[in-house]
Amino acid sequence: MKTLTIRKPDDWHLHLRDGAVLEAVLPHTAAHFGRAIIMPNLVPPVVTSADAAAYRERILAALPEGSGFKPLMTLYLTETTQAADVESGFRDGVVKAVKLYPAGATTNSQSGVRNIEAVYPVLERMASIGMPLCVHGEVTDPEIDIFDREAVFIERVLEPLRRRLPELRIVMEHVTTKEGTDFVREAGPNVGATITPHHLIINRNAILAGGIRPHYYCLPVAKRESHRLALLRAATSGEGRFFLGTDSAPHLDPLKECACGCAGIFNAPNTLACLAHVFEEEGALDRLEAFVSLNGPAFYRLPPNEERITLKRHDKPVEMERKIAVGAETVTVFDPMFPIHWKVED
Ligand SMILES: NC(=O)N[C@@H](CC(=O)O)C(=O)O
Ligand SMILES: [Zn+2]
Ligand SMILES: [Zn+2]
Repeated sequence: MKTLTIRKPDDWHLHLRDGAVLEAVLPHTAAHFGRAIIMPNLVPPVVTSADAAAYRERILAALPEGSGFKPLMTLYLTETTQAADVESGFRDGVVKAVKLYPAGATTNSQSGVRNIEAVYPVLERMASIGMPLCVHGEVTDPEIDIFDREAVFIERVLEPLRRRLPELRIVMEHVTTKEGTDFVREAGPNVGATITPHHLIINRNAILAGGIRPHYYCLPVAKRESHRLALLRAATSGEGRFFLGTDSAPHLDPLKECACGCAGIFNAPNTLACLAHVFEEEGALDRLEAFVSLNGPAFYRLPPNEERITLKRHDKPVEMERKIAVGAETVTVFDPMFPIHWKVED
């Protein structure tokens, strides 16, 4: 039986939500990950350092007993965000990054940014204190085809932002295109990207295979196969500026399985098992640790976790929970469409 022992991974892009959903999903992340960057797109959003500190307390209170999991908080950037509040949250160590949502680009992004000029004072402050900006990189222009929104965002927003503020540290979240991985490589040491497990596994066909498959719908939407292959090359290359951000994004099943289903894929329970499978198929198991446990902390200027986890490859496929319960409701777990043989040992 094959085993792989690596430093404990971190998740650099995670949605935990709040209340009953938080309680139901958090144990799945806390079981495998040391830390996670917690996305701030609650309703209402986490906009001030005080909001972030309060949300952090709710997360800590929902942790299983004895868990050492550490939530790393982010602030939701709005056109009225105050640079002084951002800086004080960062200096207190509570807030690790600020998240830029173009208004209307994704789930709960209505309070996001319409005019990037309005947030330059905050971005300049962040650049001067070395605080990372996490970016949902899609334009919202309805004229732009949904499959082109990331590539056009790079041209219209990211390239100009890079040129104007080269010292700003930027994470291109859930990169989904070859244009995205090319941009990150060319942009130099201040730009990194998270990659999700699902974008390494599915292409856009999965969403429409024999019918509409809402559990494969997320934003940015999965692209064609050539883009998936570009992501796979980036993730398995060992290159330091690509790291795991699961974008695990739970929505209750009735909110996905309906006429206008929410965007988001819930993958926290099987992320590491899926990634071990993918890296093994690529002959890159020796680079899994860089992707899930080393590159992210290096970019965020944090030490890697000291703890280790062991993944075991079982000869027979491992049974996985297909849905988790949230009260009387359920949330469906990402189905990679291949049998899973890997399992994180307890
Ligand atoms: N990825 C998604 O499809 N959804 C995320 C928002 C986001 O990360 O864009 C969510 O909060 O549900
Ligand atoms: Zn996003
Ligand atoms: Zn997300």
